[in-house]
Amino acid sequence: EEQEEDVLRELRLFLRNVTERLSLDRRFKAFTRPVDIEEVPDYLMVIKKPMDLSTLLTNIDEHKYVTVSEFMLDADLIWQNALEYNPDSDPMDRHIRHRACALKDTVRAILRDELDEDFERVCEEIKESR
Ligand SMILES: Cc1noc(C)c1-c1cc(NS(=O)(=O)c2ccccc2)cc(C(=O)O)c1
Repeated sequence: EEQEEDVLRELRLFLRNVTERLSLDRRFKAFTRPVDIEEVPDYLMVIKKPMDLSTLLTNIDEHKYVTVSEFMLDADLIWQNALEYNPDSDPMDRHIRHRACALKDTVRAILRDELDEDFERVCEEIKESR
């Protein structure tokens, strides 16, 4: 009903705000767009579920997420994919892994500081009721 739509609208505003802040952080530039298959031809042979910050925003706008947990599953794909595709000891791999770990820690810190657990519980109840 209307109250549920109010909650989900607030969820989308919160998730957009978090995602846009991440996209503005220069450390996360490589995570702002899908990995370019022209630049990285074997990427889709290794990574089965690509994800990036612009795709997160599109998913939010398409009402894909009813809870923060669902959003987190996709947000976590971004850094998990980067760790999986860039495992080597060479400086380039290490550099992207450092940024992937910074992305993981930054998302968790934002949600710990800014997400009200009662709000997420209401979202979970809406999800269960559908
Ligand atoms: C992400 C990612 N996962 O595996 C790899 C490898 C990367 C990755 C891919 C690219 N090149 S790209 O053309 O696909 C691109 C440029 C700008 C934004 C988004 C993608 C650059 C870098 C980088 O560190 O600069 C990293």
